[in-house]
Amino acid sequence: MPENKLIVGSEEWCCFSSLGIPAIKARVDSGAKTSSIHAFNITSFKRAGTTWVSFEVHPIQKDRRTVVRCEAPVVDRRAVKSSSGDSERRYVIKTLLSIGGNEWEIELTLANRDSMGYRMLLGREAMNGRMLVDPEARLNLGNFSEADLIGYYGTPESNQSGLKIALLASNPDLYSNQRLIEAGEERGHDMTFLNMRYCYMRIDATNPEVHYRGGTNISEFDAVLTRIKPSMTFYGCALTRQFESMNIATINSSTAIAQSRDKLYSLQLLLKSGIDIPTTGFANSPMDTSDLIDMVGGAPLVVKLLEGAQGRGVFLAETRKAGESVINAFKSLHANLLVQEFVKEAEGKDLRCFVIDGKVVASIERKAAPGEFRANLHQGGSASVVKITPEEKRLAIKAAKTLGLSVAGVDIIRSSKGPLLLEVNSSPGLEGVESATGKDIAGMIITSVEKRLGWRRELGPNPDIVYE
Ligand SMILES: Nc1ncnc2c1ncn2[C@@H]1O[C@H](COP(=O)(O)OP(=O)(O)OP(=O)(O)O)[C@@H](O)[C@H]1O
Ligand SMILES: [Mg+2]
Ligand SMILES: [Mg+2]
Repeated sequence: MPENKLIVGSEEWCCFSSLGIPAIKARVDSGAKTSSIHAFNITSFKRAGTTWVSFEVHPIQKDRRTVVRCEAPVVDRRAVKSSSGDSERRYVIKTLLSIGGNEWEIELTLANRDSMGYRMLLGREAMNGRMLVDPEARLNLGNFSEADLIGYYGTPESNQSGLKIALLASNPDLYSNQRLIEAGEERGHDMTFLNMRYCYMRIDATNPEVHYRGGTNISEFDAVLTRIKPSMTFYGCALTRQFESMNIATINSSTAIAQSRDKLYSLQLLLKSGIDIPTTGFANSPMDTSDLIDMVGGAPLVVKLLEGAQGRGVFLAETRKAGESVINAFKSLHANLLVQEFVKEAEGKDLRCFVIDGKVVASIERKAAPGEFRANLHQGGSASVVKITPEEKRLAIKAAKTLGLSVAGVDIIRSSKGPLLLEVNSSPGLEGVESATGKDIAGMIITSVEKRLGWRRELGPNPDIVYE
């Protein structure tokens, strides 16, 4: 038995003095190769020619108000398989670990989730040659009391309180909604999920209010994040407008959501600002079907219901005959539709560019399932990270700006004539883009709210701490 090795239990306290973290409890996990720490608000930057990363950590379990901002040089960006099987690119840093009176340098990946409720995992690479695990034991190397932790980090209550942010949506279990709540809480905000169906309002010039099921007045928010599903557009926009009339910041604005939800109107607005789209026709009378098809260059052509989403209202008519029947069938149901030139050369692929405050923060390429031309993830499409051209970037930014959306999912199709705009979504889903890119898009949306309200967190390690 090597006498110079530390015997550790299943969980131990670690100290990272160069990160400003005097105490963080790690799950000892020899099944994991590398060690990881749960980090958020991650941004990379250059310092003296090298790449650094700045990130935040909640050092204490189950406490999201205590935050430490850390900086470290980046040693790598590595693809990591997440539990869902998707691969994510994560930053890797090197930092000095102090544990049980010993110190050595270890690699830490910045993970975007905590693992089994622990803020960090100590993997076998960090333990090699230095530690032995006694799985029956825990806190073999000592423990910190609550008072010790308060001495290091202050009380959760003494830490600056956040904004009051509402998420106005329909389904609290959706990935995107869960992530927004999580990202807001991580940054210390008070997050409330509002089911828009349970909201009702008093339309009043001097004292407008919104009430919630049971009669509670819910007019006290700093900001409202809106995630409106297509079938709730009308009521969702009315509620958003009501919050706006109460001087509450909204993401996105009611006007922007309303106009982007109207496919035809938004295409007209986009064309007016010089954005190219596939040739598109729109008509109301069944008499004109044939000429309508000629207008977009004949078959094959795409037919879209104006009130569709996730690819459900989009059809490909391979022949003129098929096109005529689809169009006439929809017209007899009095559905509004548009017809569009089929961009065959895109080969079932399209780009989803995620725009926040006039910047493309992430882009993915979506590829349709075999035998399918719609690239929507809900239609079985798959997503991968893609590098977009400067022209595509400009197009995405301009489209979001034209429709007045501060958060937008801009869909672009690559045609032989160059990139063409397909549509702009005001409540773009986060799951596909976050899992393909590993980026904390929900966090970026919260940061955008903070910026809009001029809110800044006071951060930094406690200057009185002496690291031992
Ligand atoms: N003119 C076209 N030519 C070729 N493919 C197209 C065309 N229009 C749409 N598609 C494919 O069909 C998919 C769905 O179309 P579109 O984005 O217009 O509809 P949607 O139902 O609003 O989808 P979303 O869920 O993005 O709101 C696109 O992502 C693209 O892959
Ligand atoms: Mg859409
Ligand atoms: Mg789309």
